[in-house]
Amino acid sequence: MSYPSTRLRRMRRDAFSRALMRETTLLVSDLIMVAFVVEGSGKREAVPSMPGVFRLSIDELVKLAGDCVALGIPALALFPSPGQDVKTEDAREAWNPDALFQRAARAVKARYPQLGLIGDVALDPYTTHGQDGLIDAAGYVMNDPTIEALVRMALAQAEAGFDFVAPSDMMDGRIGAIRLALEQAGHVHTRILAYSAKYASGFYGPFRDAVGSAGNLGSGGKHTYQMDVGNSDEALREVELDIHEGADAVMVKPGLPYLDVVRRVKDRFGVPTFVYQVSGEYAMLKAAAQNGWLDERTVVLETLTAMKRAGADAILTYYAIDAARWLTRGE
Ligand SMILES: NCC(=O)CCC(=O)O
Ligand SMILES: [Mg+2]
Repeated sequence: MSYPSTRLRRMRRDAFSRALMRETTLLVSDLIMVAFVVEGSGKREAVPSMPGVFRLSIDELVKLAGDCVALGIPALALFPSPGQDVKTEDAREAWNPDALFQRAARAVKARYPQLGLIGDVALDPYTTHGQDGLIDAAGYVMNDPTIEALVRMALAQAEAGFDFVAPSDMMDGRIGAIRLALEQAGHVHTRILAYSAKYASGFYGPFRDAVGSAGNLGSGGKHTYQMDVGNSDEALREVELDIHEGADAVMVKPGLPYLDVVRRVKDRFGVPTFVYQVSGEYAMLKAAAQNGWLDERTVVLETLTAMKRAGADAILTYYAIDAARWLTRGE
C-alpha cells in the first residue's frame, strides 16, 4: 500500500496516537547513577571537565544515595578517587577492608540497603602508573598476576556489601576467576557486571581527571587490553566468554558511539545488557548546553532513549538524577 492509503504522518498527528505507537519509553528504572567518592567529610569537589559532577565524601555520598532512592533510581555505580598517598605499584589499597571504597559501601548499604550498589573492579585508581593492572619492567599490563589482584579486590568489595562487582579492566579470564572465588567464599548472591566490550576510547578523559589517574597514566594508553574502536565481531567474542565465565550482566562502553555493538550483543545473546554513557559523552553534552548550543534536557533524554532503543536494559550515566527528575516531575 502506498500514498495516499498509507500516510505515516496520520499516527504522528496527535500526542495520543504518538503515545500509543511509541516503541521505546525511557524509565527511571532503566538508570544507574554514577558517583565518585573521596576522603573527608562535608566535601563536594568539583570535577572541572565534568561541570555538575562532584567527588563526594562519604557523608555527601550517602545523601546522593538518598536522592537516588527517593527518585526510584535502582542502583548506584561507585568509583573511588583515592589520595596519591595510597597509590602503589601493586595497588594493594584496592583490597584493604578499611579502604575508602569499602567504608563508602558499608555506609551507603547501612543507610539504604534497598539501593543496588555497584563496585568498580580495576586497579587504575590505586596504581602509581594509572594502568588497570600490574605492569612488567617494560610497562606491559600482565594478565594473570592482575587477575589475582582483581580477585582480592572483588572479594573485599563483596565483603563490604557491594551487590554487584563490576570488573572494568578487560583482562582475559577474570570473570571466571572472580566467580569461582565469590562462590568459594560464600558470596553466592554477589552479581557480576562484566565490562565485556570496553573500547580504548578517548571519551574517558574527564573520568581520569575525576579519579586522579590521568597524570599518572601519562602518555601510556590502554590499547593492549581495551578493544580497538574498529571492531564489533570481537565484542561478541568478549561477551560470549564473559557469559560462559559467569557474568550476570554484560556491558558495552562507551555508549552513544557504540550502539551498533549494543544491538548486536542484545540480539545475539539476549542477556542483561548494560551500556555506559561515559564521562566524555557527559562533558560534550554539558559543554554544548552551557554554551546554549543544545537544549540539555532534550538531548540527554534523547541519547538515553536511543540507548534503550538499541537494546540496553540499563544505562550508567552521570545524568541519572537529572534525567529521573525530568522524567518524573517534568522539570
Ligand atoms: N572504568 C571507568 C572508565 O574507564 C571510564 C568511565 C568514564 O569515562 O565515564
Ligand atoms: Mg574479556
